[in-house]
Amino acid sequence: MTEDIHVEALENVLTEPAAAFKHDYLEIRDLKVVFDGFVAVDGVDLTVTSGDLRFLIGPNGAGKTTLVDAVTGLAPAAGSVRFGGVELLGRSSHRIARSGVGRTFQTASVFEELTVLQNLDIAAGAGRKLRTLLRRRTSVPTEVEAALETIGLGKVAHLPAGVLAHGQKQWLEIGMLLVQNAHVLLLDEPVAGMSQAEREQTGLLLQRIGQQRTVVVVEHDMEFMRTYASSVTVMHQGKVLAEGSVSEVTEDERVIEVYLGSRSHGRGTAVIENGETK
Ligand SMILES: Nc1ncnc2c1ncn2[C@@H]1O[C@H](COP(=O)(O)OP(=O)(O)OP(=O)(O)O)[C@@H](O)[C@H]1O
Repeated sequence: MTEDIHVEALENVLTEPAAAFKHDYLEIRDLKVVFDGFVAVDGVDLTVTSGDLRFLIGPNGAGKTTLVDAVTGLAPAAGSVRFGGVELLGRSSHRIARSGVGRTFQTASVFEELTVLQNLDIAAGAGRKLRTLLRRRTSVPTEVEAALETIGLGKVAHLPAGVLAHGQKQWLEIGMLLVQNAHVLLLDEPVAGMSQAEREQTGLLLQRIGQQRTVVVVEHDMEFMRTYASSVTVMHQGKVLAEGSVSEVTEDERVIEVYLGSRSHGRGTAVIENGETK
């Protein structure tokens, strides 16, 4: 009987590639970032598995972006950041990106004069010559085609990225991470400045991507967080203040006191009525 169960589990892993990624998780231990004596990230432990759409929230200056910078090699840090068992701290940002860890910034950083397709092609084509990348293609590589479909920009593939709507630029950036084969995506305020319709599309996109990849979303939009997060980590003054499901953290008195009860979280107001956080 026991043997039968093991065989079945093994078959599931072999036939379902997504299952294999479950073992690739982001593991942050005792992360510390100090700027000229100021401790911006102070001994953070964080574990995020694939299939878990994790939101990282907290007041301004809590250390959220600095944590993402440290994980992606843009801020000097002490401690440990491992993905798939590989230590990332101490590696250059390029090597970290090649290890499958990608991020977006608060302001989209796509090549505005190049088409959507060219942007994706460049992201996918590390190692190819620039002239080859810019040449109009007769066929679209499979991974680029798949990313175009996932981010829903197939119809505008040949338009310059500069003419895209704000939301579409963010989706293009996410697509660029997908074609780079990023298995960990760290997204810094992806829905800032988006319309309600764009927010909804972004939420659904993140849920789709999050099924097979490890996604961490830094956000101030609490309405967006409530709708799409599968788990939440709250940072305050460089430390993890609370962690759990959306209801666990939104009902946590400490979180209400330092963040949700205040107005320091931008859009998606968290008004407290009858002791309930809305
Ligand atoms: N390069 C730097 N040099 C010095 N201090 C910095 C640097 N980068 C960030 N800080 C400080 O570290 C603290 C954490 O900043 P960080 O941007 O990580 O916060 P945050 O939680 O992302 O805030 P926000 O929600 O406003 O983006 C802040 O006090 C900030 O001023």
